Amino acid sequence: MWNLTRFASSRLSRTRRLFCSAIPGPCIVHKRGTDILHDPWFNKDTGFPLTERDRLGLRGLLPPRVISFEQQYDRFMDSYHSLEKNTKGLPDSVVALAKWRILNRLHDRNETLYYRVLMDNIKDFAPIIYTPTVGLVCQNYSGLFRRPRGMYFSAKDKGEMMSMIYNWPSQHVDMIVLTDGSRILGLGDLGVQGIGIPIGKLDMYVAAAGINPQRILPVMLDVGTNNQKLLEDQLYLGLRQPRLEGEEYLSIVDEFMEAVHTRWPKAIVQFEDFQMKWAFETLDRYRKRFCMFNDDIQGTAGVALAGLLGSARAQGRSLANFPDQKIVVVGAGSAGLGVLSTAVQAVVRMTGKHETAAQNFFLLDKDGLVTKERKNLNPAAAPFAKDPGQIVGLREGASLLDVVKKVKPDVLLGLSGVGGVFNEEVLKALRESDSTRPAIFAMSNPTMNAECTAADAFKHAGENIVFASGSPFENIQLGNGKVGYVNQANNMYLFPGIGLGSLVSGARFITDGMLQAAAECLASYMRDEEIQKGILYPSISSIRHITAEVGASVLRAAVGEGLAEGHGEVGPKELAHMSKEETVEYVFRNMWFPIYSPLVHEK
Ligand SMILES: NC(=O)C1=CN([C@@H]2O[C@H](COP(=O)(O)OP(=O)(O)OC[C@H]3O[C@@H](n4cnc5c(N)ncnc54)[C@H](O)[C@@H]3O)[C@@H](O)[C@H]2O)C=CC1
Ligand SMILES: CC(=O)C(=O)O
Ligand SMILES: [Mg+2]
Repeated sequence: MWNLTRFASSRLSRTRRLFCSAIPGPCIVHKRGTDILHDPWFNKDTGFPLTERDRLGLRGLLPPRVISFEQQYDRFMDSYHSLEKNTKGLPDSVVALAKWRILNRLHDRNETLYYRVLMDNIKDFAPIIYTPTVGLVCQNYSGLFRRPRGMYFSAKDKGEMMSMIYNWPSQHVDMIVLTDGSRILGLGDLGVQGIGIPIGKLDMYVAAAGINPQRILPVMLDVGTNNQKLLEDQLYLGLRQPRLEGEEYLSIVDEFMEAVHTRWPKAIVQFEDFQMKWAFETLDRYRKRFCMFNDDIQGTAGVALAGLLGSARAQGRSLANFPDQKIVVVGAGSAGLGVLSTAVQAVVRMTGKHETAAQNFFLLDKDGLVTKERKNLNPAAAPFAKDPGQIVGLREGASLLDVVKKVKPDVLLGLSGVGGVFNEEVLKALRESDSTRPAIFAMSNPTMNAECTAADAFKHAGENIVFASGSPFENIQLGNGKVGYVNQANNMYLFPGIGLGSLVSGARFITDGMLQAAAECLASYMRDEEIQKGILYPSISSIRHITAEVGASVLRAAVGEGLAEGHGEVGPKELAHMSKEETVEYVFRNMWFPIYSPLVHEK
């Protein structure tokens, strides 16, 4: 069922070959002179060749010397390294924000250069533009604000959204990431300041999936905030009113979705960091009407499932043993429930049995073990609630420590948003696990919200564990040359491929089958040698490659389900006739690559 055939070991060199063959086509621009210099989509700074300066009315507006793209790149990296040197010893948050600022300034000025440095240095820069620093940026957004990015629709815009959507300057939009700021990472309700998350996610879309940055749109739906501190902050940039609820709330989201669909019927909308009740409700409401998905529920689930299958392999077990794995999930929110639903579906596919599929899964929330005795049991958590009669020695609301001691799980997976909840006692209790190689997934973001650090996990739970976290940690040196590998179990390994595959297939909807294909692709990506070392996910440095593979799997699933309507000049029949290899090449061909294109002025 799970195809574990590996791709050729030359996967990176093949990726490079495909990129290098990209010859930049001309880019039509409707502006001239300083308007171009002030537009980060087209600006090349000192990189404009003289002939182009003449054509575009730029002569005299720039110093005479033309600097090559490579020289500009090196100059930026030199400045970045100087900043690193000059900020040594300062508090982590100060250094992180300084790094974010220098990248953000480049982003505001010259997107081609920005995305090239981001792509080439993704391992170093992802922690700045994405988790963990993006969390700090959101927390401080109103103070850091200099220029707007993306669009802001507020409760005050009701009735206006259909016309507002035409204020966006791009004719074409492929990918939208939308938040209402109600649950930003594990930081809670940050209101309008949550816009940093769609911006960071879309940066990953450009870097990993090669979505053209002129075709992305980060969106904040500001329906108020219940964060008292923000409401009292004179500098807060969002609506200073409590969040809309019920039908009032839904009518705002409905209006936005209709407006988007009217202007860009093919745009894909990724819902991000919505509080649980709206995450599930909006997914249910829109998934059969629009091409959309919820990253926290669906993207996270696929990445977690790939990791869970990987940890079964890391114990030397065959995947057929996956249903026997005892998995404790801490956090019954949108992410935790998404993971459990997907894991149960995988068990059902493997065993064909529905009734017993959840028997080895244990769910805890802030009130402890979730059982059928739970008062006001959330219906979405009900399928995972234990029957107290069946779990000897464990009662409703049992503590995490008691659950770990009794269950002796193979996997402890955290999506609680609570930093340090896998404390020393809990980690030590995991030493008694029935597994030969217990796995710990501390998936909450940003770093301070991780359920435990990598160092504590290896120290207290033992050197033999497999470890993954949502935000990055360094590998742990265990002594005697042994390394405790740290994986980043983050939905960034899937959402770019889900979006890209849906886009280039022209899928009408994003189905469970397409999401399953994405997860299976990621699960089968790693070689046994890597898995044996405890490496469950590819290096982030190869994220474009894995994203192309995931995108191609999603595309093939869309074709298989008869949902692919084609993209650009490639119709559904051509997609259906492509071999597996051809779909990957097709996906690569559709990726944007940051390179200066000749600009041609058109009135
Ligand atoms: N690594 C990744 O790719 C992803 C990570 N996340 C992270 O997961 C976390 C949760 O996200 P959501 O599920 O959307 O949030 P949520 O707010 O919907 O759910 C949080 C859950 O944790 C439970 N909880 C709170 N305190 C707890 C405690 N002390 N012990 C046990 N459970 C506790 C709550 O009862 C609730 O069920 C966030 O920190 C987020 O950053 C979310 C999506 C993807
Ligand atoms: C990674 C992500 O989507 C989150 O922490 O919410
Ligand atoms: Mg999220």
